[in-house]
Amino acid sequence: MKVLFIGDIVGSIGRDAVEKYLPRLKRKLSPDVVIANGENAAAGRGITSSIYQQLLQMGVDVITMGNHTWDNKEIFDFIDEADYLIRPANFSSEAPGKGMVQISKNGVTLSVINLHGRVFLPPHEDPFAMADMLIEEARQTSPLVFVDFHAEATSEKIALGWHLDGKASAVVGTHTHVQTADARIYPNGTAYITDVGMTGPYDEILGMTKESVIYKFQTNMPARFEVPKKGREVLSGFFVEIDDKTGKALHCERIYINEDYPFQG
Ligand SMILES: C=C(OP(=O)(O)O)C(=O)O
Ligand SMILES: [Mn+2]
Repeated sequence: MKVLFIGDIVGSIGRDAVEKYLPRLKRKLSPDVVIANGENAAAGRGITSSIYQQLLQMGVDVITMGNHTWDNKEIFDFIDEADYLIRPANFSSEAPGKGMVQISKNGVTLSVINLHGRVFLPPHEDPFAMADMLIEEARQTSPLVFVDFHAEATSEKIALGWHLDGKASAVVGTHTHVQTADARIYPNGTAYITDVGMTGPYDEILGMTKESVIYKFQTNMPARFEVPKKGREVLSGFFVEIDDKTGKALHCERIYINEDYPFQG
């Protein structure tokens, strides 16, 4: 099974980048499943029902979330009906929605799990224990398991990657919006990258207008962070090929498309 993961879609520029490049990436890589992190898809803060539907129509199969899950209150109206939207599984048991979904293509089933970090972030349930529990359940059906770990600290993400080596097919970090260069396959067959990076404005700061971010850093005065609607785009992704029988990763690679690194295909 081939899986394409698209990193944190930020605002309309991010959505437009998916619309522009996903068809070309599909032709080039022929992914069986496309997963995207959509926690910043609505102006940087959460996701709406129409954006969820738009991304599915563009060819995304599963949408994961993160710390902005509840920012756009519309999500409470549709999350329980959104079969292919998952939010971090280690949120409170009070949270609506689900943290894992299974998707089958050509007779092969992939479980997709979303988790949230705790270092420099709110004290959610233990993501390591939650991962173990969900993966044990998932592997009753199929050994193919893909984890999106939405977290800030490199150390926490690398630690979960090693913790899940041989248990998951792939563990990808999201949230920082900066792609790391450490795509690899661990000794027991788990593909890993510390952060897939962002899909959105290329010339801003983590997707937010750079003037307001720099003003905030310089003055520590209140500043409204906005996602611009115009500007050059970047698409960040991660592609992994998984053995249908063993669930082990066979190949993985980073994807990084913008004007400095134009799409090759
Ligand atoms: C980009 C970041 O956060 P978010 O998209 O969750 O606001 C971050 O804090 O690195
Ligand atoms: Mn985030």
